[in-house]
Amino acid sequence: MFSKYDLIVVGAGHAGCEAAAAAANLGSSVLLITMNMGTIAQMSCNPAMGGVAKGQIVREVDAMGGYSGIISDKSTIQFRMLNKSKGPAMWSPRAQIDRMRFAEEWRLALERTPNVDMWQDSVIGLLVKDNTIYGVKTSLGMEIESRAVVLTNGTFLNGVMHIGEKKFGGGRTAERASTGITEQLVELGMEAGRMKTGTPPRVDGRSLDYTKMEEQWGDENPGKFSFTDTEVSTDQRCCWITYTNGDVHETLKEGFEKSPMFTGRIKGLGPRYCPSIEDKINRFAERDRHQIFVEPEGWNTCEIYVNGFSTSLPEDVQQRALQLIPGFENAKMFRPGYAIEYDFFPPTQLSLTLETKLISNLFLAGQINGTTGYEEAACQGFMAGINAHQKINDKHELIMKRSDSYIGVLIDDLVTKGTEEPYRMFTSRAEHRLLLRQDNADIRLSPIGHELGLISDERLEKVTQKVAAADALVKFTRSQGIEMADANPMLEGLGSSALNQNVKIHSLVGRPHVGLQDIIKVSKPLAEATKGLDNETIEQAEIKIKYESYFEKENEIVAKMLKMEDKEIKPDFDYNKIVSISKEAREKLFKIKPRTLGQASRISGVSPSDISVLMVHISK
Ligand SMILES: Cc1cc2nc3c(=O)[nH]c(=O)nc-3n(C[C@H](O)[C@H](O)[C@H](O)COP(=O)(O)OP(=O)(O)OC[C@H]3O[C@@H](n4cnc5c(N)ncnc54)[C@H](O)[C@@H]3O)c2cc1C
Ligand SMILES: NC(=O)c1ccc[n+]([C@@H]2O[C@H](COP(=O)([O-])OP(=O)(O)OC[C@H]3O[C@@H](n4cnc5c(N)ncnc54)[C@H](O)[C@@H]3O)[C@@H](O)[C@H]2O)c1
Repeated sequence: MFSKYDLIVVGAGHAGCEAAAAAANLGSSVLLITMNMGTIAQMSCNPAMGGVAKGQIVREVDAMGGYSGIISDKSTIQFRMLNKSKGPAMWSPRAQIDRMRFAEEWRLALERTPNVDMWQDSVIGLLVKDNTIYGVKTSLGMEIESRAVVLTNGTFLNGVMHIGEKKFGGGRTAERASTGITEQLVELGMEAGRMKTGTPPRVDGRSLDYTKMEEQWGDENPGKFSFTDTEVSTDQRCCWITYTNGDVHETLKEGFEKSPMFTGRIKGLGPRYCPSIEDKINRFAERDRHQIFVEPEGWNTCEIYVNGFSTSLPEDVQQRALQLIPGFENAKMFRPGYAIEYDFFPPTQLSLTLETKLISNLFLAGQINGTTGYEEAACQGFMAGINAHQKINDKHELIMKRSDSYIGVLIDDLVTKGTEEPYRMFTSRAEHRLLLRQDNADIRLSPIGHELGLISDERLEKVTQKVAAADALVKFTRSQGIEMADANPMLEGLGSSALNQNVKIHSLVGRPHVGLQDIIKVSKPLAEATKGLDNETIEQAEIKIKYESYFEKENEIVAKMLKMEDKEIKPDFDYNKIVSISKEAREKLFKIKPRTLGQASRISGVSPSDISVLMVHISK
């Protein structure tokens, strides 16, 4: 029934959709097999994309030709740039999303992508011969062949959901679990582990009293994720903030003895940074309240996501506790919160291309690698799709560096250090975060997407022009002065001290709280020079003026570091040849097979002295 495909992608979640699109856009014939075509790109939990460090990832995927940014823009119901009061390395775009529209837009985008076929079925096994994958087996009894496979099973592998003492198999609420794949991979020699995550209850917005909550609107001038010409949504929906209190906590505690977490029924480790409400009450006992974001699930639905109230306590306890939250007195629940345990594969079993070391042409991406989050999943899918295509066509692999992207940081962390708990991206994980900003993702990465063939000449040209225009503007501000009489009323309005002599615009922009847009309003020459420039170009120039010296220092550090980072180690390097490294280092080096000295230096158990010895040997 099926002819042989170049690539089969298993699972149409955030990872699977990006993997299928990327490989197909590069020219591979792709079959996307997913259990339920009605849940393509389903957001399992929070209807939101981006946020701290995650927003940067969405921008990076977009800059290289992925779809997540475009789809998010098309389904945004509220946009905020988080951390705007901090430096630009911390600015993080975050959008509240219309859950149903997001899924619909992804499906439409895949339907419009030539080379992507879709098939609704469950994959129950892999076709493997001589340690190479050549296809999959499905629950309808089919064997479908391909040259490579990307597995993106999310939370579905042997998934078990918990609500209080109730326990049932499933990959996500109202969806079946996936069996067979873990068992086969373990039999073939891979190691599997268990993790858990959870989600809050959804409630009927018609039963809430919003007058008792704080309104939270998005940005006055909202931005967007994609560097393409997607529209900025000017309309937006409001979110609200409310708080738990002592009574809520006491009520929740009544359910603790039936909690699957506290009674030890859940064994898998959950995300430390996104604890359930029962975890928060337990771990932060001194806090008498916790913040709850009340978030609409879309433009046209009354369904509300209760962000901050993730729980797996019995549903009646959830209901009683919810009704003690201000504004929720008459709350009706649509569905209870639950926890889910699932299998993952420790990602140290992968190479930096996300291909498994054990089975050739088998790639793993998304939550199956121990991560949590749509954005983390999407970027891995994108990279796995690209690398699968490159591999089967004997083209170069795409390995992102820690100094060029969050994607590079994420994959290097996973593959080199592994993870024992669900891995979530943070700005603090990126040592060069000053350079890895959301504003310059296009400048950093569009050339890579272009070289692959995912970014058009036109799009790259736009980026080149943006950089040139921003540089020209910076140069202009160095030579163009501003009169005290023009500047001082503006400075007073901004709470910045008055000038006592005329200065160059460049030095004025160097002040905190003073931006190019403020000066454009009072300087005719600057207004003239910026006529026709878009806001992003002006912002790029401003960021350069304010932070140039920091960026230069960081770039010097990167250049020095790259000398070591890029020293290549051959995949078949024999560590037994080196007698003077520790036994632990030797074992870990054999296991991880680092590709560079830099990667080797980040393996836990490999000490600086091991690295010095290794450096001598690989230079021989
Ligand atoms: C209850 C819960 C709460 C979560 N909370 C959040 C949150 O608030 N925010 C957040 O960022 N992340 C959250 N996560 C994690 C987030 O959903 C995942 O990180 C993200 O969706 C992972 O994307 P993925 O593509 O790896 O997998 P998924 O989105 O889970 O997609 C997997 C896909 O594979 C399909 N599939 C699985 N097995 C097979 C098979 N054998 N054959 C065919 N198809 C198969 C499934 O049908 C599904 O379409 C939560 C997850 C769950 C389940
Ligand atoms: N259940 C899980 O297993 C799991 C795992 C990881 C992440 N998550 C979820 O992923 C989501 C993303 O993670 P995150 O930590 O970046 O959270 P987030 O994006 O929801 O929040 C990041 C920051 O954004 C702000 N924010 C939150 N909600 C907002 C709203 N409605 N409007 C405006 N600003 C808001 C807050 O300042 C918050 O600190 C979270 O909602 C979390 O629940 C869940």
